[in-house]
Amino acid sequence: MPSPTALFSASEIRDIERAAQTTLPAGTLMQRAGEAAAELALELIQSAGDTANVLILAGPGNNGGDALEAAYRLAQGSLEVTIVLCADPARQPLNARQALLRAQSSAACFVDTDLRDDLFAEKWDLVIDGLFGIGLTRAIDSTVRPLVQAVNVLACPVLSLDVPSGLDADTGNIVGENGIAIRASHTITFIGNKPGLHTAHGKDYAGAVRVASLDIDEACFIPFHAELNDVRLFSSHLRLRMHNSHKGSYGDVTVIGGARGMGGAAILAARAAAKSGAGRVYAAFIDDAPTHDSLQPELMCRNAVDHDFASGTFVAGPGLGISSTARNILERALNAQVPLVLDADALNLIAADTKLQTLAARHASPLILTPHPLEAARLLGVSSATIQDDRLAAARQLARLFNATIVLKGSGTVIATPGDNAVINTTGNPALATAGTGDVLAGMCGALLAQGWPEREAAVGAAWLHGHAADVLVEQGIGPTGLTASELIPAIRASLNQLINKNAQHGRTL
Ligand SMILES: NC(=O)C1=CN([C@@H]2O[C@H](COP(=O)(O)OP(=O)(O)OC[C@H]3O[C@@H](n4cnc5c(N)ncnc54)[C@H](O)[C@@H]3O)[C@@H](O)[C@H]2O)[C@@H](O)CC1
Ligand SMILES: [K+]
Repeated sequence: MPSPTALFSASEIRDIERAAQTTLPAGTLMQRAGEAAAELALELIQSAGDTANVLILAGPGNNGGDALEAAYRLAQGSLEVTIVLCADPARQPLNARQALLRAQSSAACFVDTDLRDDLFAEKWDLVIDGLFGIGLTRAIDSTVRPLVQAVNVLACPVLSLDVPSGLDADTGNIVGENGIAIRASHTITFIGNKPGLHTAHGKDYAGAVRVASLDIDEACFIPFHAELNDVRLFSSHLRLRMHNSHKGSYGDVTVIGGARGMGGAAILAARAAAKSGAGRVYAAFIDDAPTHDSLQPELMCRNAVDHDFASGTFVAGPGLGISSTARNILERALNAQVPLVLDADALNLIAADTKLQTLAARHASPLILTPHPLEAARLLGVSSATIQDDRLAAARQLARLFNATIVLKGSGTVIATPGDNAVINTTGNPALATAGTGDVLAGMCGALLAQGWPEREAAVGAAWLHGHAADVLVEQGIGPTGLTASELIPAIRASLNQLINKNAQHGRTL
């Protein structure tokens, strides 16, 4: 079995399936998929008792076959199983046809799709969605659309098989123009996990995701090129501090930004850097610098033009603006051989200036770019819709272009580094959709780089901790509505210390 965090594209899943099928009797994988789905279904209807009402939607392909296998198993007991078959049996793939015959031989009841109104007047305890899986190639059409619409307003749990029907397993987008997809509360996905369940619309449509590897022989799995974020990816850098250390041991971070009217962005990034463990933090302002930050007097506030760019770690962008002063200061930072995080207007300035693009691409020290989709779009000269169409591909393209680690923000933040697996972040929630949270993330990346974390681990660790802090706050009722970026910062500090302490218990103290 591959790592549970490994992500596979639909075409990779098909390769694995082909390899597995050569050694297995026909229909084995479908039967195992149906069995795994039925097992999860029983867990989901536990509270409804032995006579729960289960509605199963089966489509024309093998996804429908999985649903029919699940139906066959669920109908063995006292459950009321109702099947809506959206397929012409004469055109079903062979294994799905076999599954249909088995379901027909069971106690499950088949109803006509035309009975839709009656169907949804019933009280269902669970709906199983086996309409389409990774084989959907065009928008769900008008024959099935009303069924999807009806399911999407039901209050009961909805279990999607492999992928919510209508969702692209690779990208997390809805398939086709004006397409529609099932909004599941749970998804059981087969063989391996899939990126589209975790980024773009994935989290909203897939709900809680479980992977059923279908007992496929390990040798059939091919190397994966993307994975879910996990503490394991950065835990070797979660080290206890040496007693004999000092502020110089944890690095200097300078935030460059805070043009007139946007001073708060630089302050947020600088505070986040300080509370993520940087030894010393400077806030270098493009226009007039305040004498100090009265809530965080440890920050050293000064004018950027007077700052020394020769050493330390730099975070350029929060509230930077796009003035010529900002551009020239950014050029100085890009020319300095220092670890650098680029965010917000630093990215906008680079997108509009080929000289800055070349300097960024040639930057020899660690470089992290933290664009949101619109900034990524400007950097690549495309629309933000194009970025969102395939977030993994966009992040990888930017990583190659700038030879840097990219943190493409949004639902399911994607972190891409040249020559390494792309990572989709698993933590975070819509509380983060508010001003200033990006500044906080950039400051964290700077602080981790300053403490000696390599750029990929710094980016992956910062994304995880940032999201986790927001998750903890939401659990405490501080958000999602109205959570502010400032509130995230102490929660990030708490999460980081907890992780370090937990990791130290596992023996990694130095
Ligand atoms: N790939 C695998 O390893 C395994 C696949 N299994 C299941 O098989 C699925 C893939 O099966 P398929 O390749 O048959 O594909 P799907 O079952 O996802 O759907 C393809 C079928 O839908 C039709 N179709 C495509 N777009 C349509 C549209 N917009 N409107 C109406 N019909 C449309 C196609 O003509 C085809 O008949 C997986 O998602 C998974 O659920 C499982 O049986 C276990 C093993
Ligand atoms: K499905």
